[in-house]
Formats: sequence, C-alpha cells, structure tokens
Amino acid sequence: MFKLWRRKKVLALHPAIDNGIAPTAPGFSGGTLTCHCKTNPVKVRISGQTAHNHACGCTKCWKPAGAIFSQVAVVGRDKVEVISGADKLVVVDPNATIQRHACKDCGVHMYGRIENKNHPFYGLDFIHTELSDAKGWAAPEFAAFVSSVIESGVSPDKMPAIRARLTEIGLPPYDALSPALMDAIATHVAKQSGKLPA
Ligand SMILES: N[C@@H](CCC(=O)N[C@@H](CSCO)C(=O)NCC(=O)O)C(=O)O
Ligand SMILES: [Zn+2]
Ligand SMILES: [Zn+2]
Repeated sequence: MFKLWRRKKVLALHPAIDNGIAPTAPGFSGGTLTCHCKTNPVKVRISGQTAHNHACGCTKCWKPAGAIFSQVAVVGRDKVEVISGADKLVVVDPNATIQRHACKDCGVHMYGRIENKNHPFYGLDFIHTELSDAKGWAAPEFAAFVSSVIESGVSPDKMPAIRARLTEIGLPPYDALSPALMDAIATHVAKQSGKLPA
C-alpha cells in the first residue's frame, strides 16, 4: 500500500517574506531597480535606504506572479532616478493618488509618485525593493490593507490563516496602514484644517 503524504499548503504571501525576511543593513545606501524585461529593461537608481517597508494587500500595488501581497516601501523622490528605458514607462492610473510608473512591456511598477503637494506623503515615492539584487534594503515591518486581498479574489475563508501567518512572520496585519502612519496622516489633516496648531 502507498501512503499518501499531504504537505500543508503554505500560503504564497510574497517571495520576499515567505522564506524568511532579509535583514536591514546599517548604512545601506541604495541600489538599482530593474524591470522584468529580458531586453532593454527599465532601470531606476535609488540613492538611499527606504522607510516604512510593508506588505500591501491593496489591488493597486504591483505584486509578483502568484503573490497575494505586494511589498512596498517609500524613499524621497529626490533619491529616485530613471537611468534606462524611461521611454517604456507609463502611468497606470493618472487619477490615483499614487501615480504608478509601470513598464509598458512587462507591467512591473518601477515607482509610484504623489504629485499632490498637500498630501501627507508628498515628497515620498513608493518602490518595490525586490526589483534590486542589492542586499540590505529595509525589511518589511507590517502588513497593510490586508482585507483588500479579497478584492483581488482571495476567498474570505482564507483571511484568518493569512492574518495568522503574517503575525507569525512578524508583520502585524492592519486593514489600513499601520497605526503610526494613520496617526501621521490624521495629524497632517488636522494641521491643514486648523484643528491642531500647524
Ligand atoms: N481597498 C482598496 C485600497 C486601496 C488603497 O487605499 N491603497 C493604499 C495603500 S498603497 C501602498 O501602501 C493607498 O494609499 N492607495 C493610494 C493609491 O493607490 O493611489 C484597494 O484594494 O484597491
Ligand atoms: Zn519591463
Ligand atoms: Zn497598496
């Protein structure tokens, strides 16, 4: 008789978080993001470390094939320079708050930019550091917009297992951004409206 061994199916959250998160390197100073095109890839030079790296479950952030989550971080827009293939970049949704500049050939998002000067995160670009093979990028710290994965077709039944796995990995799951970032956004709004002193 054959015995059938069935391994528990592991959730494919994101390749950069499923098999252990690479550590942040002190003093890390950046690297080059490369799109997935075999020829003439788009290259974006990032001249600094990122901040607020997180797994994002929203429908708008770019995810590698098979991943439920995106991994996305911010860096000052002055640290982002397209060094190759600029002619292949298109803005995915010009009406979105974050204007994601994607390679029109492979679909990879190379950077997302906020053009609204009143936005709390104006001055920061959103990038996917897994597009660089440099080691030492800031590690992800939390998971954002977790419930939004349902909007991409994930069965609601899987949510308890997804939240449990994120917690196990060390990425606290939130259904918006992290409390610290939500507080920063609300503080900015309150200062703009005069409810708090500027
Ligand atoms: N349920 C929606 C949520 C989309 C959303 O609000 N995404 C956030 C986080 S993106 C990176 O952290 C956001 O700020 N979006 C602004 C934008 O995308 O322009 C969905 O899943 O689509
Ligand atoms: Zn490409
Ligand atoms: Zn997102």
